[in-house]
Amino acid sequence: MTDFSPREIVSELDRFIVGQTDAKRAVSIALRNRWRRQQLEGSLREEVLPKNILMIGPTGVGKTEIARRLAKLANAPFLKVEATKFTEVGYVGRDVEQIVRDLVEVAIAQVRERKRKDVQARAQLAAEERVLDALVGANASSATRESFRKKLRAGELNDKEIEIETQSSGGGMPMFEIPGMPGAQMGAISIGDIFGKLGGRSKTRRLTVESSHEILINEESDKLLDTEQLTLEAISAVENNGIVFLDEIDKICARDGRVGGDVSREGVQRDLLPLIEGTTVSTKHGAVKTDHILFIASGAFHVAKPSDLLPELQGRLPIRVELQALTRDDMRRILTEPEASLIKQYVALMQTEGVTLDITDNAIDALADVAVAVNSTVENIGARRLQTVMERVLDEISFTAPDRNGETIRVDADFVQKHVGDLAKNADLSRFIL
Ligand SMILES: Nc1ncnc2c1ncn2[C@@H]1O[C@H](COP(=O)(O)OP(=O)(O)OP(=O)(O)O)[C@@H](O)[C@H]1O
Repeated sequence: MTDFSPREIVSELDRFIVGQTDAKRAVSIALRNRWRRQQLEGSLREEVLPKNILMIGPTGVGKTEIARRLAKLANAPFLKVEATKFTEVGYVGRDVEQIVRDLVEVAIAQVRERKRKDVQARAQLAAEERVLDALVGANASSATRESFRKKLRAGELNDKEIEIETQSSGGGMPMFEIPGMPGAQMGAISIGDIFGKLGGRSKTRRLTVESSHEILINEESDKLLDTEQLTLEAISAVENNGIVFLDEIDKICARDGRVGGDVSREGVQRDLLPLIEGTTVSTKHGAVKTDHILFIASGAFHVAKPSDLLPELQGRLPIRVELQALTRDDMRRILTEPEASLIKQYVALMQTEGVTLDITDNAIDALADVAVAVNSTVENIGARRLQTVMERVLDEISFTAPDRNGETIRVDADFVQKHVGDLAKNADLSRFIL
């Protein structure tokens, strides 16, 4: 949970996402409201429900990115699901509860990662003992052991091979789901757990000292972690902090009921409703209340309109924000401004080969122009177009970079034109390539 003010949250999001101020504002208020709720005492705290958000806007303009960055900022368990997934053949009503189960798994991984850091020092020592056991045997004299310890710490034994016994993670029993009985896979997992506990899941591996390091530290930290406490914390994180991003919600608007083998779209909305209104879902880690999970639904709403959603669902998504289609200037900014912008990524990647990319301002103009042109002639896929265009422009450099160590390559408007200009003008060709 972060105690950033809405203004601070927006400016954090500004580091990664260009424009879309309304959406940033809406999510920042939603996040702050969670913090406010946590400050409340007693029964009032239970009464305050999140104001879920409906993001409306074309594809590739930053909807998912805003939600994802928000979750990262808040250290919140986050899950993105396509609503249309539940209309596919083979899905039945209760499957939507899988969303919550998956979110719990995300939270457990997150909490484990955080807690591993707390026990890292102790885990490090325990891991060292295991490496020493493998190197000199458990019965070696303490003098030998200490001399090896010294060498180990100095990194002199990094390349030496050792044999260690590791727990194979999760492998054991395959998970399966019984058609028509979504909850049934839980049984399979617990059988797997039981077999796991009976032993027989560890295996001996041959590794260098260096590569065994991370595996051993993770294993030793997991031994030090209190799994029960970890699960409780993860469930609490989901219940109070969880964020679910429901993409393509417009595609489950009721139009024609049952199509082929699809579960009716309205049916999916009805299934989703209890989750959003607040229900208790049983997971293999325990019951999870969904009342305070924040749902951010999103869709382009080209054909269906938000008013085509079930009235109850509309009521549960009270905050509406529209995201704008990206202009040429936005494209330009997306290429350069965000902290890990595409340009910065490519420059850094080429640097690893000893090649310096000098991308001029007019090259960036040209890239933005091409992206806008192809978006308008072929299909508007928003900022995602920049990736295909960039990849094409830098294709040759990417391929030959290892042979050009030490060179500085200048990429200007002419360079961009030469590599994609003709393609961009030819709609048929760009359909396949850009
Ligand atoms: N406004 C923006 N600023 C920076 N990057 C952006 C912006 N819009 C999109 N992008 C980049 O484009 C890619 C696609 O964006 P995103 O996943 O957010 O699309 P979306 O709007 O959720 O579309 P969809 O509904 O199809 O998933 C991401 O890699 C994202 O970083």
